Amino acid sequence: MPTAVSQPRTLYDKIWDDHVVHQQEDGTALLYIDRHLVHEVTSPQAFEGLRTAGRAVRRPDCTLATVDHNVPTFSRKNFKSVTDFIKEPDSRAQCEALEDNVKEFGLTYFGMTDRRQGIVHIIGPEQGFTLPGITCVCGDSHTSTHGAFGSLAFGIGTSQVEHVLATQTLLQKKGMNMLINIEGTLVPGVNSKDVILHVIGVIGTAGGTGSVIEYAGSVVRAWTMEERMSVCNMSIEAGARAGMVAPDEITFAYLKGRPLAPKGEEWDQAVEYWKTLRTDEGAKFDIEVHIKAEDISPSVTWGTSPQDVVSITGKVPDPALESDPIKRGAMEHALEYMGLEANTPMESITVDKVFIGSCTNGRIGDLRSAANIVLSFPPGSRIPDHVQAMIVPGSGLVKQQAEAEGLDAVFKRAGFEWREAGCSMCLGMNPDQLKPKERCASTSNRNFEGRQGAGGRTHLMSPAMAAAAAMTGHLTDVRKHLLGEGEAGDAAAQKAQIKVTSAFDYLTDEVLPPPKPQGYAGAADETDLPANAAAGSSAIKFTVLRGIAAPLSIPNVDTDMIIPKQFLKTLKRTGLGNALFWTLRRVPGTEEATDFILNKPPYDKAKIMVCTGENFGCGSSREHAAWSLLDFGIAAVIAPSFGEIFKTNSMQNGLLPVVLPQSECQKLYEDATNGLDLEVDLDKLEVRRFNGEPSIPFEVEPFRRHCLLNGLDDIGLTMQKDDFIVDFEQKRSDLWPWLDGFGYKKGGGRIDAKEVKKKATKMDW
Ligand SMILES: CC(C)[C@H](C(=O)O)[C@@H](O)C(=O)O
Ligand code: SF4
Repeated sequence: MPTAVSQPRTLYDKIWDDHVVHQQEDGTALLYIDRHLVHEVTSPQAFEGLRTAGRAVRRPDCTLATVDHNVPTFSRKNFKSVTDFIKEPDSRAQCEALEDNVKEFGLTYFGMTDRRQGIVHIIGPEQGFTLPGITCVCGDSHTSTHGAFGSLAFGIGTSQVEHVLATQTLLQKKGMNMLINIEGTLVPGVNSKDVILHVIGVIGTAGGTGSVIEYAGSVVRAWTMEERMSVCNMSIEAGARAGMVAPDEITFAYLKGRPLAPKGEEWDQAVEYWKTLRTDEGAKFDIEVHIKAEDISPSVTWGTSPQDVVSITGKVPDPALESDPIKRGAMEHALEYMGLEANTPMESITVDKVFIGSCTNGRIGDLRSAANIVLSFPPGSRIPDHVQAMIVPGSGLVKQQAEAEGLDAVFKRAGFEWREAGCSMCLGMNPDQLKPKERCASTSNRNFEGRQGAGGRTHLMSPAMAAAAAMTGHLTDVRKHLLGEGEAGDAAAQKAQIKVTSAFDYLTDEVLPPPKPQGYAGAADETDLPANAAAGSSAIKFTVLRGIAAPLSIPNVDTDMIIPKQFLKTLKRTGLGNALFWTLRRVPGTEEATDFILNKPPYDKAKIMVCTGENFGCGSSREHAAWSLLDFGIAAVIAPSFGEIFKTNSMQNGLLPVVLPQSECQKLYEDATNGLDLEVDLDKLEVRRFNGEPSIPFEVEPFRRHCLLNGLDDIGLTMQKDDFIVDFEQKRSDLWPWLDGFGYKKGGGRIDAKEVKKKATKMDW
């Protein structure tokens, strides 16, 4: 709601203020959530929680579900049903479970025969489900993508998914305001992916920790919505909670006419409001970063963290020049994993595979820019025989649009594979995976070890750079392959008889066939969850924990490392202890135990983990990381800093993240290495040592500490605030009527929010 605050505010401040349902004295706020996207990986346990507690989905009109991570991307010509089509049993079970859940809870769902199916972060904006000024969440870290519209959009874990489904709210502490201002003119051949890689290279993967980033400056203002989305998407790789861009005429033009965007008078009313969503003159940011556009060249990663960025004209960095021993160790390890020698020119690195797609770069503009590079090669040019390259449109509608423009023909003629929509090789939860040691030029967002397949080696880059790598067989400076003056853009399109159609051609109701029946085949047996896992995991206590601590000195321990993708296909919260740090604990192929610390006594019985490296738990929102630590027996992790979503997920499950300065972590690391117990006391807020040294104090947010000490369940607490939520919903309907599911019903009728709450019925789009 508009408040009486008169001080200048940032865009983040404004959206935050407009969504506070209730605020506690310690600053913890109950935030209303306008839009909730759901996919098959992070939702089964949440739906099961609702089922067990007998709860409905509060706002089906604000919830949209699709399948993306597990779906195979080969032709669906012979698709009959998910059960028949998805061969891998666990992937199939997750997709079936979602189909089961959307029916049971009455949610709108884009299944595999629906052209609107695709990666959650592509379909939300495409449909106009994502709008300026909203709060938007999804059980997925790249929800930050939607911030490109001037919304507060962030990833959450499964417990929070359940919380939003049940209450349409979340308990949140406000973050810091961070400005990334990019001024100047980008060099031809440099696009928004290069910019965000460059930014992460500058500020690091923990640079945005605790902050919401606003991207501003002349470069950002000139970008299309798609370019803005690619940048906001990777805010999570910079450690930030969210990224955003103030909405402007480019935003409004993108949204106008989208199926779920407001219409008629409400469109005008919405635009009036949206125009107020900009940072006021004189508003203060906690952190400011200023980047000169001219400093950015086509960028590419060399290592296994998104911050391992170098210009394509550069060389693989030399660990010997790094003075910090933890960083040097990480660099040496990364080079060994990547099979690279220090000082190798980046352009001499050959590739085996090329992947163009993902929620970062699977949109129509990305495919056009890749096609333009293919067209810059002499007619008849093809990718070298040793390279396999695939184009995976981010949604069925992107695919349809690209085909209408003839882009598929450009790619296929040059030897690329043309696939169906899905997450594909971005994380290989489906058949698209790298083999060990295969090297991939990828337009995705994460280059973590094993991310695209066990032992696979990923180099992140823009779609144009990836297309150039495909055509040449090695990493190459895209500037060598740009079309000449007057040949770029439309001229290139003509050259290949590409018909660049309006982005809206493929969104009107007329071209959308009614969704076919989903061929639903019933729920899998595996949906049965143990009763203790289903009620939501937050009603778990933490008081004092004493035990063996496992020492670790790896920076940026990402959640892919804590638990790799193949273990995310579970429908349960339990039984994941064996999967913990799988890649480090098992020899690839034989699966024999390695000498990793958790395999060695006494650490195989560790109850605590001490990590001296920063940013523990960064990356994906998978709550499975917390579940696997707990299942192994570890209920407290001590580190200098944590990935934000991991931290929240941990607290929700009774796993305590303890933040201590690196010097203190180092002392505890030595205790752990000497086999000494540690004792973590949440009540007294101290870590006790058993070598005669004084205990070390730490801090935890008072509200979270209170919940953990008393075993309080977030959903239960929020349900007690129902009156506040009802009041908020009434005000919301009055002020922003288009958020109540306008356009969801055929004929434009509005769905009555109160009715929706009482009865879970499928919304008619
Ligand atoms: C599966 C999901 C939890 C995960 C995420 O949160 O990012 C995935 O999308 C990823 O990219 O690793
Ligand atoms: S990052 Fe990759 S796996 Fe995650 S949502 Fe995006 S495309 Fe899917």
